[in-house]
Amino acid sequence: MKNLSDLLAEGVAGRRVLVRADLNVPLDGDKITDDGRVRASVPTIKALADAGARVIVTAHLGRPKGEPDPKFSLAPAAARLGELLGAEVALAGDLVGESAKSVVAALTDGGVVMLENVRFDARETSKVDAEREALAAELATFADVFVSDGFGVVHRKQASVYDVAKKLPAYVGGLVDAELGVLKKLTDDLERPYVVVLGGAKVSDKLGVIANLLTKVDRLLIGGGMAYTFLKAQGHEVGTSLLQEDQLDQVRGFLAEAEKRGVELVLPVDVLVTSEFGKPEHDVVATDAIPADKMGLDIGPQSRELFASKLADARTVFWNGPMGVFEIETYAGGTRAVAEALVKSEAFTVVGGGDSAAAVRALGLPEDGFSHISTGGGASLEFLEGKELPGISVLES
Ligand SMILES: Nc1ncnc2c1ncn2[C@@H]1O[C@H](COP(=O)(O)OP(=O)(O)OP(=O)(O)O)[C@@H](O)[C@H]1O
Ligand SMILES: O=C(O)[C@H](O)COP(=O)(O)O
Repeated sequence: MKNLSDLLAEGVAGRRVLVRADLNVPLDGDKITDDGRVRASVPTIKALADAGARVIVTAHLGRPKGEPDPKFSLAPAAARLGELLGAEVALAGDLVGESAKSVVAALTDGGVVMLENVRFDARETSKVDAEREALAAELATFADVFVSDGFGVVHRKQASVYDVAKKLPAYVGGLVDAELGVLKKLTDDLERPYVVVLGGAKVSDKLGVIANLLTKVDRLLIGGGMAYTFLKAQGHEVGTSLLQEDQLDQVRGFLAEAEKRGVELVLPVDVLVTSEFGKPEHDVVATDAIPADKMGLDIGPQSRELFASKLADARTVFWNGPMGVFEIETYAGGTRAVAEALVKSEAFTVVGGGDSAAAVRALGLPEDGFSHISTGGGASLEFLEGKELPGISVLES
């Protein structure tokens, strides 16, 4: 796999370099609430621009429905990237249309431009190879080489991550290289007890990794939106909480498998429930007493203590997914408890995921209190599973 240093050594002055970054940042309206992913993308882009490349950044934001939607514009990310680079980053009004063509044509050596949200084109995430390849071919016309630097998205077989790497000479970017280097420590002779903490909201995406994690971990702590499918599988009512009804059987299988393997699977014993998403008024209830008309938005005080105690003797910890809706102060306590337990811990601790990393910063915890804060949530989980990451294997082939 050729990397950024190889590309810089070959020389990039005057060459057009398409960089796939992960700029999927949390927003409040058009304000970025955590710019971690933008900051993480700067070193590679800056190194290329400083070496005289003409840099074209492509990225996604959120999950728009395959057509332009101003709510998901990359404008805030382009503006922030410009601030961090100290130079304007022009944002094309489209992805591969007339605006993109003229913005790219106007690029000068050392300049950086950005294409609009790549998921505004339905072909980006299409399951039909030919559709993705067609978009990749259009993106490839803009550049001479491709640099894959969006670590958070390398687990997606998408046009701007996977297919485009087959259309241009492709290199792994500095961020992806560094992330892979650190995460390897979690797959090669790690110290035990090894504890994984899972939470968050992308439940259907991430349930899949559990089968494999059960073969590797000593303890699995499950909170956040992920917990309710487990609680339901154990026979508890979960009210209107986030639930993956169609995966209940699979989850029952995980519970049985954990028992068989002697993996300690720890679920919340109490939760904060409310009647409407985000409403601060709440009750604390035991997980076997969730009212039918209430939803759980954070793990409760007893669960926080329980989770912290299960982290205390860990030697290696990987954490993805907040324990609750941490964006609302009332429901941030569970996430804070887990984060604080990790900061206190002597273990090798890795936090992964856009929102998980944002939570650590939003709660004011020191970033150096963790061994590594990864920009990828789903991506790092799939890496830990030992699964092939399409965005990486395509660079190796
Ligand atoms: N009980 C819950 N109900 C609903 N949403 C929840 C709950 N607990 C946490 N969340 C939400 O989960 C979201 C984060 O989940 P997500 O799985 O996207 O994590 P992540 O760290 O961003 O990982 P990735 O990088 O893979 O997206 C937060 O916005 C948080 O509010
Ligand atoms: O937030 C993430 O995990 C990445 O940006 C990937 O986003 P996705 O889960 O919508 O593909």
